[in-house]
Amino acid sequence: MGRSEELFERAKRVIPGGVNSPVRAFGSVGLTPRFISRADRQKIYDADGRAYTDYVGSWGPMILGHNHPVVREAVERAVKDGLSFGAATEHEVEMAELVCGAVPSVELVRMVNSGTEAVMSAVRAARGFTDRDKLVKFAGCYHGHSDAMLVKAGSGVMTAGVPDSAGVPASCARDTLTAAYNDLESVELLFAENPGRIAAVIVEPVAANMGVVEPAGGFLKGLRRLCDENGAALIFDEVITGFRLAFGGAQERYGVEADLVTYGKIIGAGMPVGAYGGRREIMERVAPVGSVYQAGTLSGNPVAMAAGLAQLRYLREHPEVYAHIESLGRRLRAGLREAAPGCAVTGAGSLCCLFFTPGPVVDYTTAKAADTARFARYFRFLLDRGIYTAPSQFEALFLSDAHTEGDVDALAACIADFFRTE
Ligand SMILES: Cc1ncc(COP(=O)(O)O)c(CN[C@@H](CN)CCC(=O)O)c1O
Repeated sequence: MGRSEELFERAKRVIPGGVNSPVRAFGSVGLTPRFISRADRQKIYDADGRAYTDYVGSWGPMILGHNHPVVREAVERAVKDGLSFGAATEHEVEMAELVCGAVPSVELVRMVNSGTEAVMSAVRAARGFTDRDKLVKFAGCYHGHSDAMLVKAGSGVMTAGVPDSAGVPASCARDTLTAAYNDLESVELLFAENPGRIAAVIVEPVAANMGVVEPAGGFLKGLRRLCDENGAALIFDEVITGFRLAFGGAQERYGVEADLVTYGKIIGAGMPVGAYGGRREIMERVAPVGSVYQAGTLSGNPVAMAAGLAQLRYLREHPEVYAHIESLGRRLRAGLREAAPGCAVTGAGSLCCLFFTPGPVVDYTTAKAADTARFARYFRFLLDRGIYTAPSQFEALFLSDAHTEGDVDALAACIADFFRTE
């Protein structure tokens, strides 16, 4: 028995499912999860010392690759001054100035500790500002695990095949209305059926939790129009796309401004950081200025801020990173289209997905048509050959600045080998 098997047996005795986040359990691919002991650049190393080229990147934060010296040295310097004070620090001011400087629509921003917390807080701010309760989300989009979001959610919820979660009161789920991604009519209908009652529409501007589904032309602009016409806030959940699709995220890439935006992952560079921000008139409703309460012991933690600031400053000063990961994404998608007959290849920038369905994949329904058993065989084939991709059809492949054209070509070649064996 290898170390991962040993550790997994021990873990299952003291942690639900042996993991601290369900997708890590490798449940849908029927394997023992690899326990990772260290990582560097585009490589991760499991507890048995095996090396893998990593296309998960901690689910998005590692846009510069693992263990980047700029980030590591910033953390090493910060910890020497203390881990947490429960008081305001200069790091938080610098982080807020950087985020507001990067995204014109963000006039005020608040740090929290996860994407879930960012979304939960942004939704509360929208409800407080509009004095409305209803919320529109899209089937297959995942916005963290707060009660209101666990309705037809993507990511691990979709992987488990249970579109909703137990433990969410019907009274709460009732206020969460679901529309179909890329289907503006489904949103128009909800507004027509709930006049004056919808506080916000929340969307992943590129959906990356049902696999990767790009917004159809006009979809995001259409949501902007519908929210303006109905007095609802448009929330972009950019926990994945923020600072990845461009330094200004999806708002810069697609030229659509949201009223509120949520961040996570990249802004923490691997440390627990989330953030929400947006229009001043909305964000000024947040305590202590306004009556929308939100707080956090470790919000704006100085060590986490140092990590995030180092990564974001590097991205701001090295735009060539975006050119590199954009080019790798195009190269990978072209390689996958050649390597994987009968599959749909999707993606945007450094996000890619290989759907085991001929496609096109445009929403939850078409994503769900994928052959997850064949996906599991594909995952195992790659893992056995030192390539670590997301252990679920309903996640994304993440590229980083540490990946090379050789890595991407090797991935496509390995996938071509898989299809030759099928
Ligand atoms: C668009 C979007 N919004 C919010 C979240 C929640 O963020 P966290 O609470 O996990 O930091 C996420 C979290 N993403 C998943 C991966 N698809 C996290 C991985 C996991 O759950 O273990 C997200 O993708």
